[in-house]
Amino acid sequence: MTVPMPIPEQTGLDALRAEIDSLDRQMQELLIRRFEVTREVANLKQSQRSQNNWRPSRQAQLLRGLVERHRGTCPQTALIRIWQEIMGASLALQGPFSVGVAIADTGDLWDIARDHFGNVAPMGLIGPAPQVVGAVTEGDIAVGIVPLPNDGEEMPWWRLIGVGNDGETPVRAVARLPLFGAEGARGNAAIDGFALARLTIEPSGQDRCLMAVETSQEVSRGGIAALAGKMLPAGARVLASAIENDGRWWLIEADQFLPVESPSPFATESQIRHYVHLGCYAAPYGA
Ligand SMILES: O=C(O)C(=O)C[C@]1(C(=O)O)C=C[C@@H](O)C=C1
Repeated sequence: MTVPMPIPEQTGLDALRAEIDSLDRQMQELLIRRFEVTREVANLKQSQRSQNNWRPSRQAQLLRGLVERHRGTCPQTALIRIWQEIMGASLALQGPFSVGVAIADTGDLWDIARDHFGNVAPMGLIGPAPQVVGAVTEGDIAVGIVPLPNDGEEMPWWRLIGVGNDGETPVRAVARLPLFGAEGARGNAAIDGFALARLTIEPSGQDRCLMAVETSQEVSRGGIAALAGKMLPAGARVLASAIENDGRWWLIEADQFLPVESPSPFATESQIRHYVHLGCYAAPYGA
């Protein structure tokens, strides 16, 4: 009986597959070890009575590091997805955690939320953005995802955050999504959003700050943009405005980190009647 000679292609394929099997086993062992370490992180946070399991700034730093060290042919989108899934799962395992997503007229926030928090995170559609703010305020959900606002909304979510009762940490914007582009989102329906939570805000190294200021109704968008440019020299944009009583509120995003306890950057400007710090978050990558 003659033994058929293995065809060379098959030999090559078997050898490569054996290498993939070995790499997969090593990667899985590392993943198991990583989850053991994040369990220890969770225990430590619990023993320190930390309210913050989710650390959006740490996650942004870690993702930036990945992208900056990256080489080879694995697409960056895939790399980011894998680590978002890992971090989302380790976060969801640290204690009660849930994400509530706003229903927006302008598009769909579900995919950017799922991309960011991964498949393990319990996630639900809540309702219009003000309802999401209410759910975060009440502690019904840990994080709320709301859309990039439009001008002239009747009850803008950004007028409902940044102020807390009795020294409690107020609901603030703590992340802007997507952090790394939304290649995985369905069609063009995905819109940008903000993640709202009651967290201690930490800088990530490249941050933005969201603030609301009130002026009289006579102040124009150009006027407020010029003032913001002067008082926030790292750069700033007016994202939306809303009329309220006899005044006009402006939503401004600045290209810098401002601690929540820092004085208003507009303190010397008499045109500004009120200032509210609405949160800081990692700047979207490459934006
Ligand atoms: O560094 C932490 O505080 C962790 O809980 C670990 C970890 C991670 O898996 O890397 C998980 C969740 C946090 O949002 C940030 C990072």
